[in-house]
Amino acid sequence: MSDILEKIATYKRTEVAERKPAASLSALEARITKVSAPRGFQRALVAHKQPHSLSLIAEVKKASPSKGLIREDFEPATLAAAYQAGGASCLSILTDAPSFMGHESHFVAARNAVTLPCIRKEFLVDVWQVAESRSLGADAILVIMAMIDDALAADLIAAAHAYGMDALVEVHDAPEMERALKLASPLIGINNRNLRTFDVDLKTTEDLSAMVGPQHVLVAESGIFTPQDVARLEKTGATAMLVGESLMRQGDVTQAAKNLLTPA
Ligand SMILES: O=P(O)(O)OC[C@@H](O)[C@@H](O)c1c[nH]c2ccccc12
Repeated sequence: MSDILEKIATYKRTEVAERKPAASLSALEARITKVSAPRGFQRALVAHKQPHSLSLIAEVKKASPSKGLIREDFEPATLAAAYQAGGASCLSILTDAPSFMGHESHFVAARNAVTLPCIRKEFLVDVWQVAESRSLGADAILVIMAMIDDALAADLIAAAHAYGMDALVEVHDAPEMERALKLASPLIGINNRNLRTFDVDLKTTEDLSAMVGPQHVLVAESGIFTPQDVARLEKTGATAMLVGESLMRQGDVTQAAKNLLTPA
């Protein structure tokens, strides 16, 4: 595991251990009955795919370990509504505080401001977090293969599916892709960011996409800035793209999303 993932996994386990006593599984399940049903994350991505473009998962992200503070004026509900107006098919909202300045309240505020399906962008190291995610209203969860073993990945996916959520299984190299393809989720994300060097290279999606058949739904993640980037990724057979920084750095994120979605 890379140093950064090691560090995140360690504090995440501590966080979960501290939170669990305050919210038992039955307490979470009681909350789950009060949130609206899962909105069909994968379904929206597939339904909105246009011939010369990719469906957009627009990310609500204030900061990151590699870039520091990305956006000063940060109101999750306002950004979420602006992304929806700009044509996003789904949203991704960071809830990790130590590395991304995220928060659970950002997720809840963003999802309540839109009708789009929303993925909770969080580092999952315990199945309990899947119930927690659904109790916040999550429509999908992220399963990061670089951080966990196959058994935990399978458990997270099974729990997500049991709650009617989708699981985006994230890989960034060929061994992780091989592991991911044995799991029960059809939704695979290829992260163009190298988690050791933080370098981004769209070639990662081009290379790894060749391992994926038509029974999977592919999402290209990270480092996507221009309609030319989108055109390049569309050729890999990807259905969707996950974009954060390039949108968050622009004042008008509605226009930014529209520009990115306009074929080159
Ligand atoms: O800001 P970018 O380069 O457009 O990337 C978005 C998204 O892919 C990135 O935030 C991300 C991909 N996988 C993650 C896992 C955890 C936290 C963040 C991420």
